[in-house]
Amino acid sequence: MTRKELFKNTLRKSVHAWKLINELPLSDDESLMLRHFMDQPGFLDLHWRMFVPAIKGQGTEEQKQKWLPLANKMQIIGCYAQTELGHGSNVQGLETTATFDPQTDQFILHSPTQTSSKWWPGGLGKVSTHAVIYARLITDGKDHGVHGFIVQLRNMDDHSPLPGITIGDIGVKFGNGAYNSMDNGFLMFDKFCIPRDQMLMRLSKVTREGKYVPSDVPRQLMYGTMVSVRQTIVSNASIAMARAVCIATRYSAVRRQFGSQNGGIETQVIDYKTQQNRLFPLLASAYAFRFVGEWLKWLYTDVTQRLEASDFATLPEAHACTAGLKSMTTSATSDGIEECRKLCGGHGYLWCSGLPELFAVYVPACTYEGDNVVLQLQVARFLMKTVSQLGSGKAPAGTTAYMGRAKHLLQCRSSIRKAEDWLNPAMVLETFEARALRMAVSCANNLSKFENQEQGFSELLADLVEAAIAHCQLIVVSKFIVKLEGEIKGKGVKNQLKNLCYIYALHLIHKHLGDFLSTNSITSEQASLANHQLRSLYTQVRPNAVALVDAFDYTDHYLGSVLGRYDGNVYPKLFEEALKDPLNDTVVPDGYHEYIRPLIKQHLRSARL
Ligand SMILES: CCCCCCCCCC/C=C\CCC/C=C/C(=O)SCCNC(=O)CCNC(=O)[C@H](O)C(C)(C)COP(=O)(O)OP(=O)(O)OC[C@H]1O[C@@H](n2cnc3c(N)ncnc32)[C@H](O)[C@@H]1OP(=O)(O)O
Ligand SMILES: Cc1cc2nc3c(=O)[nH]c(=O)nc-3n(C[C@H](O)[C@H](O)[C@H](O)COP(=O)(O)OP(=O)(O)OC[C@H]3O[C@@H](n4cnc5c(N)ncnc54)[C@H](O)[C@@H]3O)c2cc1C
Repeated sequence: MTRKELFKNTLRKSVHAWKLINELPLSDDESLMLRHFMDQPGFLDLHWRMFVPAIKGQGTEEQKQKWLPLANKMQIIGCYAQTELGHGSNVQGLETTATFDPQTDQFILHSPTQTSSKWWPGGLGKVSTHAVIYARLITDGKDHGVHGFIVQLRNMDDHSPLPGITIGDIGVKFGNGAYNSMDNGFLMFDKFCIPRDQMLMRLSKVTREGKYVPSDVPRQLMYGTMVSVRQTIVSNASIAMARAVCIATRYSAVRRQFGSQNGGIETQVIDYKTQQNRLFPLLASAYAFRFVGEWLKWLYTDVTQRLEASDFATLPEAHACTAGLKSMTTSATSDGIEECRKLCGGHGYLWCSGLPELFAVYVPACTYEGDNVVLQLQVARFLMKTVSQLGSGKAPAGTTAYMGRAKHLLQCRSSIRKAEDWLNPAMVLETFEARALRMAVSCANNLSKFENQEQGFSELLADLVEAAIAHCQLIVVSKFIVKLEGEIKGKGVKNQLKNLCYIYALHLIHKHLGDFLSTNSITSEQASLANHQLRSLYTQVRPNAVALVDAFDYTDHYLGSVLGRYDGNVYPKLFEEALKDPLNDTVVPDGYHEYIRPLIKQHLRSARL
């Protein structure tokens, strides 16, 4: 499809999905499933996952009563317009202004510079009638920082932009189809007025007289919509990883290469230890991210209930966990999808493998809802704060509870003696805790050598990110272990999940061996025992690998991959796909007479000379 056709077709699908949701009707969970089967980014994502939650989280009761019924019936369509051309990560650096005019009781929205243009919001370019806009609030000449406003963008009769608004699509993005179904947009305000009651005023307010009443709750609640979406992105990482792994595993069982004895059948590539060493940790990650996603959903629900009761104590941890896990799982999934493409050899590069499109549509997850490095630095700040409070009498809780055992974890030596010890959950956990704590403490010690803490933080950014990643990996490993301790139906299933859990943990040790050795969390002998155990686990997973991806229950239609077909009938179907290509409509291609023939003729002429 051309960009226009793709965009229009996505509108068609979105509206059809919305119709089904209402007619059947579908529950919230079923509607989310439908979104996955629709399988294309579109305006519904932003309307439901950001616009509506932003009003719910930041609007007053009156604002919710006014706007939510309209949004819930989709009589208005909204998006989330925060990022600008000049600033995305640095939210406090946004430039759009919302200046209160006491004469008219309105805010004047203005884009003072080119860099202040809103740039990127999905659904903004062509579809949305409304947006939650983030702008600097100015009253009586004073800048109160960034706040949210509900703004009508387009005329409800003919969809034209309202006077004072310039709006459009930012252009083609990475990949052929991928995210191009979405109208990520730009927007500029030229002294555009909105009534005062369209500032989202649950947290802070502006009175009729123009007095600014700051929030008596943490201002970070304004970032609540991002926390909510980051949480859902973690479960989505599992879904995308599982999809790529399903394709690569099934194809690796079909594909044969080398190893023929006396003209016999060749070896299935899934039997090569190198293939297993690349593939099975990704299979394990798909399960691991699913379990940590379930736990994160619980954490998010818990913090939401606490916030409703004005208990803000766990907000920093919820922010650190959602930011860190969003970052870690999306980076691993993007890399994992690309690895799956390579695991499928040359055919993985074909569009009909399903992997190029999956990569193109997935990879921006490393950037949207917060650049992954910027988010890990938030985790690092949280860790540095926690380390600095050790010994102050305030016991670390939740995911940093292990830091409360700092004395032990800083000096303990791993008691792994034989390969099977690596199947002991307590020993594995302690290894990850020791590594994470020692990396965090090492950063804190290095930071303390700087007179200026912020300067020190800047200098140590790379180490801080590594420490944050170590902490996040510990969370994933520990939640996998907790899952295994709970009820899992079927002994066989539990054994398989145990194998995957240890593969997940041991491959991380292998991958980040430098961290584990340099922090003395393990010795080089224990590292080689881990590798030995890993190989044995691969052997145990091998006979069940296809069943473990079948368990994701993805239909062929959803996978969209010739290589990942359930029936394994890959080669005839590759031919079928190839023959469908428009280039094969004719035997002699268009352009032959114009370019190829004259070239060949010229060659023949010169050969004769
Ligand atoms: C085919 C299938 C496709 C897959 C389909 C899957 C669908 C998946 C769902 C997708 C849904 C929608 C699609 C995505 C659309 C994308 C939308 C966007 O990208 S919206 C824009 C997102 N923008 C960002 O994320 C910006 C990143 N930056 C920030 O969040 C902040 O600016 C930050 C955290 C970097 C720094 O904040 P700030 O500038 O305020 O710094 P401060 O120093 O002032 O921080 C103060 C203090 O606050 C703490 N803090 C920061 N954020 C939060 C928070 N969210 N909650 C709680 N606390 C927070 C910070 O740590 C500081 O704490 P302190 O104790 O003072 O150190
Ligand atoms: C597909 C897609 C959809 C999007 N949808 C929306 C939307 O609906 N609404 C919306 O408002 N926005 C949206 N965005 C914007 C998105 O949220 C931002 O692009 C994102 O937050 C990253 O910000 P940035 O572009 O400013 O990156 P930058 O911050 O400019 O990042 C560039 C580089 O600088 C590094 N960097 C930046 N700051 C630091 C630092 N302090 N320390 C170390 N390194 C640093 C980063 O790691 C990165 O390598 C979307 C983006 C994409 C790609």
